[in-house]
Amino acid sequence: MPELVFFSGTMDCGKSTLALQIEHNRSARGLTGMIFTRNDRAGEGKLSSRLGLVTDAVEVEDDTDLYAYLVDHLSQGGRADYVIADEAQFLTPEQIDQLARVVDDLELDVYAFGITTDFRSKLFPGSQRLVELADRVEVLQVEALCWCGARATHNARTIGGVMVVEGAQVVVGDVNQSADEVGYEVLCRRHHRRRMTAATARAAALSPDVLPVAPA
Ligand SMILES: Nc1ncnc2c1ncn2[C@@H]1O[C@H](COP(=O)(O)OP(=O)(O)O)[C@@H](O)[C@H]1O
Ligand SMILES: Cc1cn([C@H]2C[C@H](O)[C@@H](COP(=O)(O)O)O2)c(=O)[nH]c1=O
Repeated sequence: MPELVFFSGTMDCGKSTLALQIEHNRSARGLTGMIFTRNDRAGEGKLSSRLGLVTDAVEVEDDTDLYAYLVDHLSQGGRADYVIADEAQFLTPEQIDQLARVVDDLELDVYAFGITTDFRSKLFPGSQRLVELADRVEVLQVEALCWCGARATHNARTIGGVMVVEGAQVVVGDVNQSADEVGYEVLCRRHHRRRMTAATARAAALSPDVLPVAPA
């Protein structure tokens, strides 16, 4: 049975790499994938991984109907044996419904990859719909780590290494940005709640103890 699978995880945990591996393994066996993406850091119409691999993809816009796009493609003699959707958190809930219809009506496997929550630890609308509709939600096995060594479960947005909690939900960016740039850092829940990034933890460790000393 074809499936809608949501591969989720934090930023930088290998989602795009896995998408490219799935594409590679299937195309090596003569299958043809339809690859969708939105707002990849490598630019429009690209699916890229930090390992340096990149492939062409169809750039999805707000008004793209993914089901209609595939029906058009197939009816014009194009081929699609499976579908990959990277950066799926940026898809609209309607587009996730269209992907579910691709599975059910066109009988194609759909592999969607994305982060579940934003920098405020709120669900992206597209990811919420994927959790609601997917046949399976798979958490990636290669865990990204918080600076403290614990498994990273949350995405922080940073400016100059300091975590921010205000701003637009969508700001394309990367981890390990240099100071003053808007960037991202993956953290465990404890340090996300305390807004402690690697930079602020380092600064706190270097500063003198300012806590009042309780009388004996
Ligand atoms: N120089 C490197 N050597 C080995 N692995 C790397 C290197 N740079 C990145 N990676 C791996 O690539 C992962 C990020 O892959 P990517 O597919 O870009 O992540 P995602 O799509 O989840 O943001 C990192 O978690 C790490 O495992
Ligand atoms: C947390 C968060 C992330 N983003 C953006 C930043 C990146 O461009 C992508 C995630 O890409 P990755 O391949 O998973 O690293 O999402 C955002 O727009 N808003 C956020 O809150």
